[in-house]
Order: sequence, then C-alpha cells, then structure tokens
Amino acid sequence: MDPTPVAPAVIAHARGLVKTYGTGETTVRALDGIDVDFARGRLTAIMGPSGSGKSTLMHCMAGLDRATAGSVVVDGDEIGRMSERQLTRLRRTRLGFVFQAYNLVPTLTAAENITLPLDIARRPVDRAHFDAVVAAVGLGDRLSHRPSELSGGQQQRVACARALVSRPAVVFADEPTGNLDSHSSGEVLGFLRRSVDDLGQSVVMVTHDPNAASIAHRVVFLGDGRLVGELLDPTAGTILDALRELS
Ligand SMILES: Nc1ncnc2c1ncn2[C@@H]1O[C@H](COP(=O)(O)OP(=O)(O)OP(=O)(O)O)[C@@H](O)[C@H]1O
Repeated sequence: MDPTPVAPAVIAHARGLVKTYGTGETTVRALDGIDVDFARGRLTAIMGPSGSGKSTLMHCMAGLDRATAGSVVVDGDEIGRMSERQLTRLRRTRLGFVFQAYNLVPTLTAAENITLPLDIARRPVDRAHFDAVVAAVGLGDRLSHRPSELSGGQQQRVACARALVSRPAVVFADEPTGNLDSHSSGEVLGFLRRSVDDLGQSVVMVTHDPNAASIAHRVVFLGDGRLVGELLDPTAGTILDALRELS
C-alpha cells in the first residue's frame, strides 16, 4: 500500500525571482534573484530597509504583480503560467489579503464585510468557521456595526476576519499594523498569530516593526532585492540586532 501522502511543509516558494521596473538606464531591479520558502502553518515576517523589495516580493508571491523571471509556486501551482483570469480566481479563492488600509465597504456591516469575498465568489459561508474566526478576532458584539462605528484596530480585525473566513491557503499581510497604535497593533498581531496556532493558517507578513515581526516563527530579511538573512523564533531584540548588522 502506498504510504499516506505527507502534506508538504512549504505552502509557497520562489526560485530565481527577478522583478525589474522600467527600461534602459532607469531600470530598477526590485528583486534580484530570490529563492525563498514559506512554511505551511507558520507565520513568516519579511523585513528589510525601505526599497529593499518587501512589497514587490509579496506582490509577486500573491499574484498581484508578475515577476520578470523566475518561478513562484503557491499551494502547489506555478502562478507565472496562469492567465489573468486564473490569477484572479487564485486570489479570490485560495489567498487572503490584509493591507495597511483596511479597504472595508463603508455601507456594509462588519459581518457583511467579512463574508463579502465569499458572497462575490458565490460560495457558501461555513457558519462554524465564521463563528470561530469572529470569536478569534473578538468582534462578536460588533458584527452589526458599520466601519465608521469601529476603531481603526477593530476595522483591521474585520479585515483580518475577511481574509480568513474562506480558509485561504495563505494570508498575505502588507504592513497590517502600519496605521494602528500600539494597543490595536497588539490586538491585530495577537489575532494573526492565533489564526496560525488555533486555525492552522499560513501567514506571510511584511512589516517594518520589530515588535510586529517578533510574533513570527521566522523572519526573512531583504536587502537590495536579495535575501540577506533569516531568524528563527525571533524576539524584538534579536530582530533589532539583525537589522543593525545588515544596515
Ligand atoms: N511600480 C513601480 N515602478 C517603478 N519602481 C518601483 C515600482 N514599485 C517599486 N519600485 C521600486 O522597487 C524597489 C523595491 O520597492 P518595494 O516597494 O518592493 O520596497 P519595500 O521594501 O516594500 O519598501 P518600503 O518599505 O518603503 O515599502 C524600490 O526601489 C522601488 O522604488
């Protein structure tokens, strides 16, 4: 009998990833040959100085931007070969996104915002999972509120719940705490980590903030479009030391 297949430990990876912008003398090599693996069921932070390529890497990994060369495999599929339509479908059905701006629809309630991607994709809402996600973000008593009636931290927690309710293969978060005070940041980061520990989610998060990155299982560091280091089980202190060494 064949052995039971083991779930691959890597949920997304890139090989030889290059992204250039512009042509001729003004060409910017935003990604300069990146090989990186992102583990399943783990939270990985991407750090590095401004302009080092963090957002570009995340956008290429998440099918929001096309690489110039190299390959990106997400949840078993090479995304460079996908048509725009297939990419849209991948993003809608298998990926979750959290951005610095919450991007909530102001006329919808928190609950309606959370289920909007499923409603757009005409997919049913798994009520048990919805309840688990809402409980994890601590929004149970705010579900009928509209975004204008919620604090920034609560709005970002709605955005996190929206990213997670469809059980995506990976959640990509780009500076998710960039607009938040330290208390609200702590709430959102706590939730992102619980989504990994309790719900089995895989999360990739771009951040400038060593405190935010310290909730990750692993931090990868970029410099000038290259992978220049990594830390396992980081603390804010070890991250600061690494950033100092790399600068
Ligand atoms: N659309 C674009 N057109 C031209 N150049 C771009 C574009 N997007 C990014 N770049 C350039 O690519 C490089 C990497 O940018 P990127 O936004 O990925 O860096 P980052 O590490 O996320 O920076 P930050 O921390 O400031 O957000 C920079 O030099 C940037 O100016």
